[in-house]
Amino acid sequence: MAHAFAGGTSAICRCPHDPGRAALVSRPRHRLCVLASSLPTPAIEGQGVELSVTTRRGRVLPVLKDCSLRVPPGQLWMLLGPNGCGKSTLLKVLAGFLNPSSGTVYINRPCSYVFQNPDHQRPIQTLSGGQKQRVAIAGALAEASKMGVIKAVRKSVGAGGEVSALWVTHRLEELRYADGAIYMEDGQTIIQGDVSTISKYIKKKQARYFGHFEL
Ligand SMILES: Nc1ncnc2c1ncn2[C@@H]1O[C@H](COP(=O)(O)OP(=O)(O)OP(=O)(O)O)[C@@H](O)[C@H]1O
Repeated sequence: MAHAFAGGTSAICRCPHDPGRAALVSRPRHRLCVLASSLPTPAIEGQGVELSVTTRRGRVLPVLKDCSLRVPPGQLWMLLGPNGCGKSTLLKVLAGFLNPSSGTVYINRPCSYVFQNPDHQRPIQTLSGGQKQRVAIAGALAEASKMGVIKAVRKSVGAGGEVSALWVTHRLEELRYADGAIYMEDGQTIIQGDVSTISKYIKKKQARYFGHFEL
C-alpha cells in the first residue's frame, strides 16, 4: 500500500539501499514529498536532504545543508541539537510540509506530525464540543506531565511494531525512552546511533563547550 502526494517535477526511482522500494527524488527547486514502500524497513529515511529559504531581502539562506537519517520501523528515535540547528525544519520536510531543495525522503504512510505549539496543530473551530473537551483534557494532561507524554509515545511505539516515531528534544533525560538518536548541528546530521553513544557524544561536546568558561 503506497500513499504519495507529490506534485511538480519529481523523478520516480529506486531506493539506493533497497532496489525493491520506490521513492520520489527531488530535483533542485522542484516539489518533493512522499513515500511509499512495499517493504517494512526503514520507517523514516532521509538522504542528503537540503533546504534553502529566500529571505525578504532576497538572500538565499541554507537551513538544511546535508541531512541523512534512518529510523527503523517500530522504534522511537530522538532528534537533538542546539537551538536553530534545523531540527523542526527537518521534521517538516520528512512530514511533507516543506519541499527540500535536494535529497531524498522515504516515509511509510500514514504519517502524522505533532507541532511543538498546539495552536499550530488543529483548526479548533472545526471541532465539535466533545472533541474540544477531549483536546482540552489532553492539553491539561500534557502540561501536567511532560514525561507522561513521552511515556505514552513510548508505549504506543512499543505496542506491535506498527508505529514509529521521531521525537525532537533538548532534554537528554528523555533519551532513556529512545531506541536510538540523531544529533544535528548547523543544518547537518552529525551522528546517528544507539542512545549510549549519542548521549556520550553530546555530553563530551557540552563539557568541551563549558570548558571554555571559567565557572
Ligand atoms: N522560512 C524561514 N525563513 C528564514 N529562516 C528560517 C526559515 N525557517 C527556518 N529558518 C531558520 O533556520 C534555522 C533552523 O530553524 P529550526 O526551527 O528548524 O531550528 P530548531 O533546531 O528546530 O530550533 P529550536 O531547537 O530552537 O526549536 C533557524 O535559524 C531559523 O531561523
